Amino acid sequence: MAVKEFKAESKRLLDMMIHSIYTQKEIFLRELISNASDAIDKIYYKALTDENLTFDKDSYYIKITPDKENRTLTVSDTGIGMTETELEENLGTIAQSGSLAFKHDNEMKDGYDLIGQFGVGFYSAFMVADEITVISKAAGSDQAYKWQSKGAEGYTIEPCEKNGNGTDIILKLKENTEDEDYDQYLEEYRLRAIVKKYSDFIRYPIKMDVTERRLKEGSDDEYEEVKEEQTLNSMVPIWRKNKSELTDEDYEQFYMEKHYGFDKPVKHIHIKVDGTVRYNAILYIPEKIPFDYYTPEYEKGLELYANGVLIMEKCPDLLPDYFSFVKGMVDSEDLSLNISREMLQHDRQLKLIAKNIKNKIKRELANLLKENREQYEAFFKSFGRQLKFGVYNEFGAHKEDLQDLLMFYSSKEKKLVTLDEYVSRMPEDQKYIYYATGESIDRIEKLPQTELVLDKGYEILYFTEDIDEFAIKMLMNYKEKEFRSVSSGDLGFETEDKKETDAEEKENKELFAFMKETLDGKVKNVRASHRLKSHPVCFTTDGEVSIEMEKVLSAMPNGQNVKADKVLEINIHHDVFNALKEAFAHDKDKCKLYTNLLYNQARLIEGLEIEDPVAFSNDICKMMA
Ligand SMILES: Nc1ncnc2c1ncn2[C@@H]1O[C@H](COP(=O)(O)OP(=O)(O)OP(=O)(O)O)[C@@H](O)[C@H]1O
Repeated sequence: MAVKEFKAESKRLLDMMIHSIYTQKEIFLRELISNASDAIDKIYYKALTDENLTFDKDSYYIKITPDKENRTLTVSDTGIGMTETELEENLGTIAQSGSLAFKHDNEMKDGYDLIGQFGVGFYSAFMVADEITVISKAAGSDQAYKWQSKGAEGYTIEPCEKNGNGTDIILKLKENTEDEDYDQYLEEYRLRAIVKKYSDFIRYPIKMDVTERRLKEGSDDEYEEVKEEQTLNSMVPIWRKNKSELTDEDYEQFYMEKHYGFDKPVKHIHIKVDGTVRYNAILYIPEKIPFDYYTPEYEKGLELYANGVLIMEKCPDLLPDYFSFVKGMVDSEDLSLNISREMLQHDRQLKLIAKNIKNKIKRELANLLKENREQYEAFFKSFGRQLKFGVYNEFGAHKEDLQDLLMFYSSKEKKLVTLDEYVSRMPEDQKYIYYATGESIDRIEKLPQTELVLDKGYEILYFTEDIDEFAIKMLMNYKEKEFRSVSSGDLGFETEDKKETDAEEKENKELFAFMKETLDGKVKNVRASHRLKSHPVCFTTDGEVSIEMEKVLSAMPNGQNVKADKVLEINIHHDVFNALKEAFAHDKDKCKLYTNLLYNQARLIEGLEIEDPVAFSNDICKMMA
């Protein structure tokens, strides 16, 4: 059976291409500049093998010329140019890429890869232009040709005059509409911004005549406008340079120029990988939190370049959420771009790069912690919270990666310590890693529950952030040592007066039962405390939910009504206990009053609200009167 060829409705195809591939019109300039750069690269490659050609770098450049009067924008290059046939083949056939063919025909040197590959970028200019004229003279040819098209209707080619080799692409810009301002592509500042954004690292100079206002010579108040040719792009991508050539200042300068942040980064990481996937990256660990960092508006991601051309301003897939503070860029020749270059086709390479980057950041942070504690702490104060979220999120999937980067305030050292430091100095008889939660270090220090653990000589980690306890619950243990709250029912050691406390509890069983009944479901239990030394009363909790967690959960929008199982602990060595016993024996109402007062005291100590402040204040008055 005869195989029939597919037919394409080329007008419709072109129309679809122009209107549906790109989300941003401004990228037309990126595409034309990339073509111009490819055209110069081709001369460079030809010169490597053709003795008649020399490549004198200074004569190769790209020039952008806006002409407001005629509403034209011209992108010229001094590259290889196109013959009549090439104009016909490359610009007359959609998806015909002369650059891709060139790549196949010539052995390309690594790192100097041509940009074009799909054979469609040129047509993006029809997004902003009604008519495109291409005047081109191929290297080694005496005759120039003019290709002209108004889009879907077709094109014409005729001989014309042109000085020197290369190509001029002249766009007759569309008239402005209500929704679109095409005049912007005639404004110098706008053109400069687009070049900087996408094409800053094109290897050849991109020039433009820029108007500057200057003092007239000999005058000190009269100004004049002067046109001066300027190079708009930086050309040499810092990431392609050798690390040994670069100073800290160079990296900091790049950070500033790229507007990654306004602070001075704590650290830069320069990665050059030439393995299964080839890429260069420069990453920064900022010192200060961007103002919107902990808001939903903050977008994580790294700039993604393919061959020095910007593809994506913030590629989120390159960074895990817990390293979302990292800034910087990645440049790779190996990305599978889709034809708009706005997305990646499939992400095997990207996944590999992301994994590499994640491991590198982790290692570098660990090094910083080891080598420059002060700087690490400054970083951790800003972004430690994000690392803790990382431990907690995705059901703890990343906890192994992050646990050694965590720090908490230590009761012993009076500064931030790592879990490893804590565990390595644990006395042999210490079973658990102890922590106490509260709003501030000050407040935790005054918590009655910490007394006993501190008395034992054990170190306590202070958890002052909402996320701390949630993260630790996800971590469960560190180096086989379980975490244990100082408020937990079982602290993992026997107290000296345990016998006495147990005996008292037995003896006063009815008193405790009475108190529990008085509190009417507000506490799960009332018991004699093993842990209180000087304070009369405190809360501890049975079960998984701590009081701090209850606070966090109830403060959430559409507040979750999760309650901690509170236990009211009474210090049997405190005078208050005698007063309670006395009241229980002779005046039950008084015993109720004392119970309510003690319960509310425990709430205050924990930073919980008094449920009924009026009743509380009446109770105090009753006691005084
Ligand atoms: N300024 C130029 N100088 C010389 N040749 C050019 C120029 N602009 C375009 N061409 C030729 O026209 C072809 C088609 O260009 P087009 O931009 O449509 O696609 P491409 O650059 O090959 O691929 P991509 O769609 O990936 O950008 C190019 O491959 C190149 O051969």
